[in-house]
Amino acid sequence: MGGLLSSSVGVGDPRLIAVPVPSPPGKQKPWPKYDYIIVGGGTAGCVLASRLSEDPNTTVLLIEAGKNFQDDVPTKIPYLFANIFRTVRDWDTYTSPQQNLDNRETYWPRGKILGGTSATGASIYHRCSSEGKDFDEWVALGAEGWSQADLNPYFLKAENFHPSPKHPRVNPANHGKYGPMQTGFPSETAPINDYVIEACRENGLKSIDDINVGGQLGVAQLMGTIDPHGRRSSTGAAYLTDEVLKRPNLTVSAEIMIERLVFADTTPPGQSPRVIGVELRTAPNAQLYCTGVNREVILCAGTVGTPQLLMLSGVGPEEDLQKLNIPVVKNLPEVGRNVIDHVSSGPIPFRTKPGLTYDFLRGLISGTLEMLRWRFFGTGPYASMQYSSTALVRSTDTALPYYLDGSAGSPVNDHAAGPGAPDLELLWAPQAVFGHGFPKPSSSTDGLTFSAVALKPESRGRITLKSSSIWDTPLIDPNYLSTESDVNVLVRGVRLLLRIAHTDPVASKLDLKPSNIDPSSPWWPGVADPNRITDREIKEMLRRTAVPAWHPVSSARMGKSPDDSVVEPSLRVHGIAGLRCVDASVFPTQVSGHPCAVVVAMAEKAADMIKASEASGA
Ligand SMILES: Cc1cc2nc3c(=O)[nH]c(=O)nc-3n(C[C@H](O)[C@H](O)[C@H](O)COP(=O)(O)OP(=O)(O)OC[C@H]3O[C@@H](n4cnc5c(N)ncnc54)[C@H](O)[C@@H]3O)c2cc1C
Repeated sequence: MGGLLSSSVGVGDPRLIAVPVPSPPGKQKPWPKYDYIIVGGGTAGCVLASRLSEDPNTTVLLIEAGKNFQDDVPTKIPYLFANIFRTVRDWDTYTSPQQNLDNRETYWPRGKILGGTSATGASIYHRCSSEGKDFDEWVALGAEGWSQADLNPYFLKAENFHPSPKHPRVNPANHGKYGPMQTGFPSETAPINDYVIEACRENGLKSIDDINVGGQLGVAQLMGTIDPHGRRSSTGAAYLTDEVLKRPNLTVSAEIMIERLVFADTTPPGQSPRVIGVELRTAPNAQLYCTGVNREVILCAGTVGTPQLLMLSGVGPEEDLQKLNIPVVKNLPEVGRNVIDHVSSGPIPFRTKPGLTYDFLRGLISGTLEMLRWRFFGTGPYASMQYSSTALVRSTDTALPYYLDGSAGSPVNDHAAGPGAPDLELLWAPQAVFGHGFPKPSSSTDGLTFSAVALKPESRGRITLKSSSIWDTPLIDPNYLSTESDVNVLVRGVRLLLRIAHTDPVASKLDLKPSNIDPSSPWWPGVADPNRITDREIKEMLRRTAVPAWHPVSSARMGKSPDDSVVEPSLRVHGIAGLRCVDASVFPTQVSGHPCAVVVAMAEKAADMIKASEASGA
């Protein structure tokens, strides 16, 4: 590792932000001190670094384990997010064997780069709340102050929306204009997309003009976090601009791993243990360094990294920590528990007639020409999102064609956040996708790939330490499809997507060979007859094909009591002084959509809360 990016220091070396420990006898220097240390320069961390350093009298240190974002072309191309999988910009982690998915260890991507997963994700901009219901659920779970009305100003503050002449019915007044995150519609979508939207309507879905405002049930084109030049607007790019990085009170360090929090040696009676700094290193066996904090350490290391760091620092379930000989600072049983992830059916591809999809990008010449178009004009397929539209539905909607004729279908429990809120999403990409993007289809294959995603699953998982080292990935067990209802929600989703694909105008654009081909073929069940394939066949397929839908949350969830949560509504860790968590790990429960914009709004609000408590001396 190594490499330091610093506006205030300017050169790369952890010695410039920290001191080695232990130091040679008699040479122990005092630790440098920052008012705030932000751990994890990801989606939330970059927002906080930028906002907290707006006050020139406040010193801020942001430390990221991954690389710098500047000049990194692959993370600027919205369409190619899957090309980032398993590269140096990704933690390249896997779940533990999932017993309901044929014991598969499923790939679990997460960004390891300044900007975090906002720099590596699919760039869908979604505020999630269906008429506020997602956040009503948060408040009901004890997250006082986190209602839709509380968050709305921060969605707007974060956003710089660029209206599109192709979407005249989207009212710019519902969007932010002066924020750092660039949002808008892609300049083009693949021709097949309009046919799918029309087929959705034929199946009873209504058209939605703006998925981020009001009711959401229906089919809509998605907005992206994409700037007017067709580049991905990650929080790294949006919030850590050159101007922000020039602030003398902001220090940003990349490629440095925080290993542990450091607590004060003694805790006065009646007070909570206080965080006084962090330990850091650039490689597993490299020199250990420490740096100190005046006010707060803010953990923004994500749904895996935040509970991992808490537990390694002695904050977590006592019995788990003791097994690894980690001294217990605070017994907080909920750390790492309650992980909720969206789960996907996995890609369901359909062979498509030529000229309607973006498969041609795999051709050397056509791909290169489109890359030049993106590079010089910021337009074309590469400036688009892979999932440019969505269908958000309720699995309990009796008007939608979920069942075999004459059947009541397999039962589901209704966990949607409210009557107008979805619990199921259909997404489609204008290209052939097999597995989790692997293996790659041949260059002559044209495809349209659907997936169904369960948005409000019952399954709850866990993050547990494997060892007492930050360099060992913890055990990630999302416990996918652990209830029959979760499986049945996806069964309904798969049958609905089959029906849509088999409906004109899209059906005539596909190569729907007669059914009953081998279920081990990647084209099955796309070619299966939606009026004949049984629920049982779909369930068997899901065990083989279901994959994470990349939205894990709630491993350090917010609530009122340490009995059922990890952080207070102020985002302070229960019973610890000088420590907050701000990232997807603190969501009280799952949202019914794509969470990145919610993480950004949450970080914006957290910055204001931290500034306010600083001003009041609280
Ligand atoms: C493939 C994929 C596609 C997605 N697409 C979308 C989408 O289109 N729209 C959407 O809304 N959501 C999407 N998401 C989800 C969304 O991106 C995440 O929910 C969100 O970005 C999480 O933000 P965060 O701040 O919690 O974590 P992150 O952004 O992951 O940030 C955590 C940061 O902490 C760093 N870190 C961790 N441990 C340490 C340590 N010990 N020391 C120093 N640094 C550390 C990490 O490197 C990382 O940069 C996608 C997710 C994935 C994986």
